[in-house]
Amino acid sequence: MTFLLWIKSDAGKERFVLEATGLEAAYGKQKVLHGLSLRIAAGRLTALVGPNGCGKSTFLRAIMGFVPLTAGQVTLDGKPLPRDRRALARRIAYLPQEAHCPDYLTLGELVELAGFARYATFAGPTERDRELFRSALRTVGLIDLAHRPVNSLSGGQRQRAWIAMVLAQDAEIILMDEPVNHLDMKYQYATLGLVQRLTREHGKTVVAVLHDLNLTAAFADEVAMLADGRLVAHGPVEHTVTESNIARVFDLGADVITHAGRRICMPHLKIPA
Ligand SMILES: Nc1ncnc2c1ncn2[C@@H]1O[C@H](COP(=O)(O)OP(=O)(O)OP(=O)(O)O)[C@@H](O)[C@H]1O
Repeated sequence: MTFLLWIKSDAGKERFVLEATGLEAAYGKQKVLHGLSLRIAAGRLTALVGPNGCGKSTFLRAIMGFVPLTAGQVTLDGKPLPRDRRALARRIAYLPQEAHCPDYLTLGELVELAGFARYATFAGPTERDRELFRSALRTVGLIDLAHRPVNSLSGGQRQRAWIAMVLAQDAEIILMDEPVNHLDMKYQYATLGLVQRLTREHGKTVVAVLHDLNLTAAFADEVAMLADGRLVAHGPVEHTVTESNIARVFDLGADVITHAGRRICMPHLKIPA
């Protein structure tokens, strides 16, 4: 009996794969993160939302070690993050808000770069890697454009190319900074649907910066709301995407209704005097 109870309680226990504790970071004299603490649940899609300039990108960059911390720490499975970039890339894939690549690089070559952390020294991609690249391109609907230079693609196609690169990296944790920027409505839903499947069917952990609260409510398991470099609310959609939080975080009046089981936010339209 005790044994069965033990199994049950352990199975219900949440695993926090990434933990940020008391993060402080600054650009020169401008302090941007003010003691931000956030635990990221494994196998979930956590949406990071908040007003422009509140520190969402800085938080992701701080996790990747691109922004030095003046206080606090980030742990991965309870241990400090690997210092070695290849070791880090095997665990965490990161898609920045604005990604750039050299003019000559084709889409196929871009996606191949994603495997670098897995290749043995002086070795190229294996057949499994190549299948992963093709599958990533098929997933984002760009397999027929693999020969095209990335910089010849439209804004939305390019965004999907970067998403394919992140998928091809095959890391267990994926950090995405505004992944559905530039995408038309179909690909916004398709991309976040895909991200949701990655978490539910493949156990990936995803943290995505999103601006659209309706997309957030449709796809996120957890929502972390930031304001002024601090965590203001964190939890499932029904506890976070609320009229009072929208007012508090975005300084915006809105009605939040439930339609066909989904939360929908309708900001109040103010007619300028
Ligand atoms: N490289 C940088 N050098 C100096 N200041 C920066 C730099 N990057 C960001 N900042 C500043 O830090 C603050 C937080 O920026 P950050 O990009 O983290 O915000 P964000 O929440 O991601 O915003 P957005 O929603 O507009 O993308 C902003 O005031 C921004 O101007």
